[in-house]
Amino acid sequence: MNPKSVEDFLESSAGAHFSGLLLDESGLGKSELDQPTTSNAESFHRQPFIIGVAGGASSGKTSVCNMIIEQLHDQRVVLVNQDSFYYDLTVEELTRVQDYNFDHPDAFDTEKLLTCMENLKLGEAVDIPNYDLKTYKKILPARKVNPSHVIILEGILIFHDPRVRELMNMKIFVDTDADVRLARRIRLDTAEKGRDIGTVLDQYSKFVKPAFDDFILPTKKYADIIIPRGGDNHVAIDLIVQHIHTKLGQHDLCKIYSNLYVIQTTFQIRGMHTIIRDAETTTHDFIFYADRLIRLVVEHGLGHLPFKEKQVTTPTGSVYIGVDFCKRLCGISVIRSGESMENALRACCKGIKIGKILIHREGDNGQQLIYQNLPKDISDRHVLLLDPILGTGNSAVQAINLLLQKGVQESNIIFLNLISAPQGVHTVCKKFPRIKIVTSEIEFGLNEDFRVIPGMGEFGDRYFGTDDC
Ligand SMILES: O=P(O)(O)OC[C@H]1O[C@H](OP(=O)(O)OP(=O)(O)O)[C@H](O)[C@@H]1O
Ligand SMILES: O=c1cc[nH]c(=O)[nH]1
Repeated sequence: MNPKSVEDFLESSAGAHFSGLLLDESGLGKSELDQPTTSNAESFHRQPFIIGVAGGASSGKTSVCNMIIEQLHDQRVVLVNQDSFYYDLTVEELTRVQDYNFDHPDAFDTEKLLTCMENLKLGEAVDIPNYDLKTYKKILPARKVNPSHVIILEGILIFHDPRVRELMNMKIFVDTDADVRLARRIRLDTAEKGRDIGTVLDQYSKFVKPAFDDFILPTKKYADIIIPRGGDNHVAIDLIVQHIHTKLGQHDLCKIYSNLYVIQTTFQIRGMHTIIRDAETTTHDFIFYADRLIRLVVEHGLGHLPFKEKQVTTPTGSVYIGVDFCKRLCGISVIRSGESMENALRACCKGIKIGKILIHREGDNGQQLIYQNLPKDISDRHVLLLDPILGTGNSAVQAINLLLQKGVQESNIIFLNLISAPQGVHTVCKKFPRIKIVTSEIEFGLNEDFRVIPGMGEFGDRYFGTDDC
């Protein structure tokens, strides 16, 4: 444990702000004081990105949704259809089904839809009704939907209720020409559903068109993006997917602190994390995959160094306009876990000077500086501070304070982590708003022993093979 007591920790800004900031960001509106600090960390979950897709019947909403889902293949995406929330028809309504207006807002059980969506937002699995369009009734079993990174809510009137709109992070309106929509509907209802064209046209003029004009078209104004031509509009869909990727890549904390950089995840990166977090992983594999991840973090961190333009002539005699690396830099590792990052830094920056700091975590005030060996001219250098774990942030504060005392400019410090707890991020980013933190994953929080969770246990012991000692 780093701080002397829980009181010390709660006094630190990190502990006091963790719950408030994250929950408020999610729109749940809980105040900081509502939540106990450490248990909050455990209950934190990533908020889903909710996309609403509205538009007239046969406008191509389904194609748009399918294309988005296909392109977001590295994310867990779930599609929720407004049609699933149709009310069951009564016996009386069933006898005159041709007179029932399925395109009216009152045909949908919006309260039920809201409950399902709110639970999904809270990270809970939900049962989505399984509405049968042949019998006009819900049938069992319901569809079990697990919480996901992205939820797409699709339906003709999905923007009608302001409470549903309020849940959405992005609203898309698929705007397809009325003739095209009618032609598609005739084709679908006659060829696939076996209806005669007279019935289709009757229903169109009696319900579909008036509902479009009265209820659907007026919701177009709520859209953030209007897609002409639906699924045929590949350019619009590419742009939407790019935007969603950017948003998903940004952890909530990145929105709060512009000096926090979380490297863009991939299945490879998640796979490496899965191995190093597994308590069963051997020391050999732990080192191998931690090294791979550290290398990525180091490369990413180096990307934040300043550069100068440099032109070279290639073997073809052409000029290549490039950049020259920053020369005045050094690494400082926080003993001992930080030393695991030195090899990656040496492999990337030939001949780089590396200094060391040792901080004892159980001193007078939980943060005692024991040893330092820093380059003499450190104040002229950019410093890559190496420590794979950012927990409470107390060790980092101690290390950064020492660098500042030695004359290093705050904006010249890049702090490289493998994993970072939100508490540590708050502490460091608030106290040192000009340093940069580069990390590969943000954790849920800290447990009552101030260990990072889910974390990977004692990094130093696992990396240096001292976990059996
Ligand atoms: O943010 P904090 O709460 O201060 O915790 C982070 C510190 O804990 C780890 O070191 P540890 O004390 O486990 O020592 P080790 O590297 O020698 O194993 C880590 O390498 C950090 O230096
Ligand atoms: O979870 C933690 C916290 C500090 N240091 C570690 O190695 N792990």
